Amino acid sequence: MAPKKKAKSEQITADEAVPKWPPISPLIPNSDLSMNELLPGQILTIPSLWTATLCKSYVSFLSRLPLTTTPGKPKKGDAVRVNDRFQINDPAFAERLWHETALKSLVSGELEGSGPASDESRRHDLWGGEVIGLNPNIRVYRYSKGQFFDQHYDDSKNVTIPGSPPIAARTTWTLLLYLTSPATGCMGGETVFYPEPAPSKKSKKPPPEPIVVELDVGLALLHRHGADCLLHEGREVLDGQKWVIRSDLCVKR
Ligand SMILES: O=C(O)CCC(=O)C(=O)O
Ligand SMILES: [Fe+2]
Repeated sequence: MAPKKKAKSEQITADEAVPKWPPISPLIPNSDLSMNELLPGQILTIPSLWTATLCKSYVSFLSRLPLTTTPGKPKKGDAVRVNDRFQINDPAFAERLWHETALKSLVSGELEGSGPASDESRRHDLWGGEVIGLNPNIRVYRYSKGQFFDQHYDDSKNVTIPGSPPIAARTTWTLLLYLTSPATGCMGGETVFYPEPAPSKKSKKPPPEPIVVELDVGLALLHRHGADCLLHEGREVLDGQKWVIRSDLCVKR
């Protein structure tokens, strides 16, 4: 279980110099996509949310952004994260990522492939409230050989989705969109989750096996965060480059 922390608030307005993101195309038709449950209520995947062509054009675009290398020494309580990163508050891009891909339809249970979100009675519990979109705080990570993200928990944050009126929201799930994989020469870099052992002290069962999510071009990974976040890490990249776009699912607060 993640350590208890007070929800932190994030900046709400769009940053001035937002990137001129390329079009989010080509995409596979929404009806051909599905959301799979890797660990019930905790880890979900959507293979091919983005096509390989789209991922490739984004990697070349993102390579021209001013990424900064994280300092070796993290702030107190933060995980060691060794990668290059670009972060921007861009509500318009978050909105496009939500509406122009199958994300909104899958999360809202509108598609045949919506998996665990198909069940209306389950949806509220699954997402931790009424989902309204993605966190405008967009993060881009590039991990080169030797870089990694050490074991940590992701916090839930309070955010405000701009609009009229603005909507007070809270993040409940992390979204990671992988743009590279072994198919593009990136080895290692898997995201690994460590499920907790059963609470009973008498249990003689061995601890649950870690869940390893292999990189896959265009795959979106969603995992529950905040108080019920699983301990997880981004394994060291052994060769090539790992590129990830990160945001979060937001519910009404
Ligand atoms: O890059 C990864 O595989 C993990 C990233 C992550 O854990 C995070 O952004 O909080
Ligand atoms: Fe994380």
